[in-house]
Amino acid sequence: MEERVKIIEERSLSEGWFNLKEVIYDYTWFNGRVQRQSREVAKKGNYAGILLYNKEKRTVILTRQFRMPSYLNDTSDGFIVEACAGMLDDDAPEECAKREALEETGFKVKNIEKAFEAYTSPGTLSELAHLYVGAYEDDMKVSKGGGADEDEDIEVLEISFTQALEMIKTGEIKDAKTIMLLQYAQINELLN
Ligand SMILES: Nc1nc2c(ncn2[C@@H]2O[C@H](COP(=O)(O)OP(=O)(O)O[C@H]3O[C@H](CO)[C@@H](O)[C@H](O)[C@@H]3O)[C@@H](O)[C@H]2O)c(=O)[nH]1
Ligand SMILES: [Mg+2]
Repeated sequence: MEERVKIIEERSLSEGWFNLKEVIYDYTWFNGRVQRQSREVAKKGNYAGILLYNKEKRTVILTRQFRMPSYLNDTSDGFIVEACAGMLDDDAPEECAKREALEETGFKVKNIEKAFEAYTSPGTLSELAHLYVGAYEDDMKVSKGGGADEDEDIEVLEISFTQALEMIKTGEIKDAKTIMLLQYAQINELLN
């Protein structure tokens, strides 16, 4: 098949925590028309996230932390309840998911399962999420969690699965990956 996209130029608009780029490209429509387009792209690495669950207790482990981008949205106080997640850095996604579980929640999980991959904001972010689920037991808690470095101030929550699902309805959980993972657990009856 003929290439539908030809990059003409990439300009860096900002080189900060992530790179903001303007990409100029020729895009061929379905009908063959070629149009020059420009899009701004927030470009950064991918991340892995994991929902920890305990079938016997019917509980899940979530985190709560301050997120400035959400705070800047008028609908939020900035404290966001999320499944734990973090940037891949140089790790493979599965290793990253385990590392983040340990750093953020203190649980050292062994066997985890890939749930799915997702672009959570494909019109803006290049970032792809690798999302996992993993069973935890109380004796896998080896540290208090809370984050890896001194800038991370992460609260660890152990809540009932029923309550977590209810929190989606009430709007207390608004993070997309967390909603998807909780619903994945529900659809696949992981806690039944
Ligand atoms: N100094 C500085 N620190 C930042 C910045 N942006 C984020 N951080 C901090 O750097 C740490 C990164 O921790 P990770 O656990 O690796 O990533 P994350 O913040 O949880 O975010 C990951 O998951 C999100 C989805 O929930 C993703 O949206 C995000 O891009 C990332 O992959 C966090 O403490 C975060 O607050 C920044 O611009 N400057
Ligand atoms: Mg994180």
